[in-house]
Amino acid sequence: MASSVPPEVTKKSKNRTTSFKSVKTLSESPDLTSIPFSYKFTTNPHDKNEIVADPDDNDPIPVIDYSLLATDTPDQRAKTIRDIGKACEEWGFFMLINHFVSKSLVEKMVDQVFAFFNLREEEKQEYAGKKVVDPIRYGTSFNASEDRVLFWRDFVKIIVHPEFHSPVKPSGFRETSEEYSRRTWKLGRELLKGISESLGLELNYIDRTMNLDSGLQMLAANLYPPCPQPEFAMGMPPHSDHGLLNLLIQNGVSGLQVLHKGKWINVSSTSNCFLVLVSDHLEIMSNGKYKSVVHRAVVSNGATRMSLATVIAPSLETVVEPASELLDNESNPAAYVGMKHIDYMELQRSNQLYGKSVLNKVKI
Ligand SMILES: O=C(O)CCC(=O)C(=O)O
Ligand SMILES: [Fe+2]
Repeated sequence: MASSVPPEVTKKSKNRTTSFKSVKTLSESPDLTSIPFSYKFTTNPHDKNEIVADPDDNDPIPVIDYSLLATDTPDQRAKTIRDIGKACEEWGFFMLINHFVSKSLVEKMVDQVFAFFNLREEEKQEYAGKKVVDPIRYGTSFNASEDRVLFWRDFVKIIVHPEFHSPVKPSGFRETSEEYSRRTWKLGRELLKGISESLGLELNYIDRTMNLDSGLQMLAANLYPPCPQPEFAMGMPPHSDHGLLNLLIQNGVSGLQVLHKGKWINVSSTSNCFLVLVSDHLEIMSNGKYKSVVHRAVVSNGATRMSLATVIAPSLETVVEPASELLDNESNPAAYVGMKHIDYMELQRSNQLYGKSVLNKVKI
C-alpha cells in the first residue's frame, strides 16, 4: 500500500513538526532512476482509453483580446463580451492576450518564484502550514496526509488580498509579487465585469455580490521537477479550482491539459498570455451556465516546469449561491446550494482532489 505520509526530511525546521521531503529534493538525488513507491500509480494514471490531443483547427482554444474589452468602441466591446460568454460556456477556459500586465513583470515574477523554490529546504519549511487560510503555505503533493498516492509537485500558496503577505526571502520577492498581485487583481476584476455583462447582469454584479473589496486573491505557484517515470506519476490530478477565475502563467514548459468534449487538450504556453480558467464559484453563481474547467498537470523527464495560478475569489465569508436574477422556478431552478467560500475551501482541503468531487457536494 502506498504510504500517505511523505518521508521526513533529516533536518527539521525550527518549531515545526510538519516537515516533508519535497519533490525538488527528491528529483535532485543523484541516483534517482525510478520514482519512490509513494508517488507511483499502480496503473498508468494516464488511462489508455483516454484521448489526449493538441487543439483542433476546427475547434480552436478561444482567444480573447483584452484591448477589445477595454475599448471605447461599443460594438467591439459587445462582441468581446459575447466571445467571453461563449468561451466560458463551451470551454470554461480561454487565452487572454493584449492585457495590461507587462511581459517584463511576468518574467520577473517567474524568476522570483524559481528563486523561492531554490531557497534552502529549511528556509521554505518555515512556511509548511496546515490550514487553508495560512497566509503562506509551502507544501508538496496536494494534501499529503489525504492523498493516497503523492503528486509530483511542490507548491507555495500566498494570500495577497485583502491583506498582502510575502515570504521574507528571496530578496525582491515582496516588491515583485506586490506589483504582480495588484495588476492581476485589477485584471481579474475587469474580466469579471465583462463576465457579469455576458450573463445579462449589470457590470458590477459579481464584484458587488462576491464582496471583492475584501475578496480573496491567492498566488499559487507549482513546481514540477523532472520525473524519471512520468508515465506513472501525476503533477496535479484532474480537478477544478475554487474561486471565480484562475489567471495562470507558466514558464514555457508545457504540461497543462484541459478536458474539453471528453478529450484532454494540451495547452501550450505562449509568451505573455494568461490562461484564464473558469472556477467553481463562477459555475455556482451562474447556476451552471458557465462550467468550471477540469484540468490537470502532467510531468515529464525534461525541463523543470513551473506554473503560477492567481486565484480571484469571493471574500472568505461570502455565501456563494446561484444569482437569483438568473433563476426561474420553472425553467431554471437553483442547481447548487449556497456555501461560504471558506467552508468550500475547507471541504476541498479535507478531501482527495479529484475531478469535480467538491462541486458535486453542493449540487442539488
Ligand atoms: O500547473 C498547471 O498548469 C496547473 C496548476 C493548477 O491546476 C492549479 O494550481 O490549480
Ligand atoms: Fe487548478
